Amino acid sequence: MYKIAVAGTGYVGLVAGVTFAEVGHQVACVDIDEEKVKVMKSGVSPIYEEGLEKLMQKNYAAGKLDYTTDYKTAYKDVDAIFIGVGTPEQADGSANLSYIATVARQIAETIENDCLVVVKSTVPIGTNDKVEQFIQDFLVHDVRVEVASNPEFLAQGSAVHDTLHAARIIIGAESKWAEDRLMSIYEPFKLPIVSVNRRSAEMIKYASNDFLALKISYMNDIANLCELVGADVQDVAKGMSFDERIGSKFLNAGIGFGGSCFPKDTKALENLARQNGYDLKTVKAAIDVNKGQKTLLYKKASKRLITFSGLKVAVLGLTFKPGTDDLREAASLENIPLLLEQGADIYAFDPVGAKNFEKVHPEGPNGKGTITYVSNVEQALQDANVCFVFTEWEEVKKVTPKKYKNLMRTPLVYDGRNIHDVLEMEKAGVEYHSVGRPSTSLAGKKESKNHDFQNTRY
Ligand SMILES: NC(=O)c1ccc[n+]([C@@H]2O[C@H](COP(=O)([O-])OP(=O)(O)OC[C@H]3O[C@@H](n4cnc5c(N)ncnc54)[C@H](O)[C@@H]3O)[C@@H](O)[C@H]2O)c1
Ligand SMILES: O=c1ccn([C@@H]2O[C@H](COP(=O)(O)OP(=O)(O)O[C@H]3O[C@H](CO)[C@@H](O)[C@H](O)[C@H]3O)[C@@H](O)[C@H]2O)c(=O)[nH]1
Repeated sequence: MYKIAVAGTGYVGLVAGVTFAEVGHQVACVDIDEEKVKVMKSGVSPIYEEGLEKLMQKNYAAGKLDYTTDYKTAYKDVDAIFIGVGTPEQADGSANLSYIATVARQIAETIENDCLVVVKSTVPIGTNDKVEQFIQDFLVHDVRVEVASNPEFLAQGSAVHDTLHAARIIIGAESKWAEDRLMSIYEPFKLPIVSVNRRSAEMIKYASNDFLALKISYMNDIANLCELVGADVQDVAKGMSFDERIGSKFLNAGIGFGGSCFPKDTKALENLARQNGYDLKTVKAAIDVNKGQKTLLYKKASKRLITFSGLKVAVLGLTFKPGTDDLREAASLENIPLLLEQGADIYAFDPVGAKNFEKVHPEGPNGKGTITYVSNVEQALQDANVCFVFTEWEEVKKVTPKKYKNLMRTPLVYDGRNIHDVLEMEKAGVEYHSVGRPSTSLAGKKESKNHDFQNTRY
């Protein structure tokens, strides 16, 4: 059992802290946000993540987990401090490392024991060399301190599961002491560990995220071409997925990738390459394709309709993906202001994201348009002139073609996540637009007996 402190209780820090406690360590989770700490102490998770609240309550009650703003007490005599604070995007695309620097300074001024500092946050290659030097420069007590890199790969919406069943733990250490300590902290997880040097560990995180982003942008590029030449990108993805070298995941075309990671991590690596005099063309292309993809359906709908002014627009899904209440870089954030600007009356449904959306968009810009948050898809669709699907929540996937047809004033649907069957929608009399899947007449598609095949997402 190790005594551990975790700096930052966002998606990464909180889930790390809670799962460390779950496997037997003694954990103090530190955050600067007093309100958050109060909420966590009361047994409530500040973020929506399946299974997290239960583990928080269990380990807090067992005395293995605590929350505090008092970093001095929390860091003073622990074996390891994990840093999980944000590294958000700056105007030029580079990562903002000021939160990391603040924690590093706090650690240097506080620790009274030999301590391993472990950076879980996503940081540009070489950052942890500087963090170690920075801590040593400001160190108050004569103790051994080293910095290791341990990037995090959890996805939001499945954060607890991803942590307890991670495909691999990446350890980037520069000494045997640091490597051994980190390995034995992770020993109870019984997961594959890949131990490399610190800079390689930092690069593994960016290279992995950017590869996945590239995969999505590639499929979106192919989808846009599919539409022009009468092919169906979902069938194309299905056909590709049988090749084990390609795999079946992250081939879903749609209105682009959002979230707190892919958009910023593609830009940060591209920026780092540029600073090193290298033109990272593939990642640049992924960023570029994604930019165009986000408002693709809005642009299509704008061409199809004279105006959105005075139209009832149903919006299904606000978050950047299902399973989370996070809105960072969500397609809704780009499209809804455009619709409001045009004077649309939006009825938005999202099972968990509406509250957060309301905080950032209390009303339409310049008093144009309106936005009403409703508690089910039926309320959003009732008498709507047009519907946009931005997030593939289960509740949205379950909407039948008949429901669109019967509830909407004019059954015109723009599906940014390709969740419905083209043929079924058209048969029900819905005018259905998705991404990379032309209408059945254009594709010349015959009714397929194998509907499971068509509905499977890859
Ligand atoms: N969100 C993800 O799914 C995910 C997955 C893998 C990696 N990452 C990376 O992990 C890092 C954190 O991401 P996140 O989404 O968890 O961030 P977040 O914004 O959700 O949480 C960061 C937390 O740190 C706190 N904080 C700021 N300064 C602090 C300080 N001095 N001491 C203690 N707490 C402080 C903030 O109050 C906040 O609660 C980023 O680098 C991100 O790229 C995120
Ligand atoms: O085939 C696909 C898969 C995903 N997406 C979109 O891509 C974005 C990101 O999705 P996902 O990767 O599932 O969510 P994140 O929680 O952002 O997780 C990513 O970013 C994290 C932060 O770095 C990493 O730890 C994870 O491994 C990595 O999957 C979302 O907008 C999805 O809609 C697609 O458009 N098509």
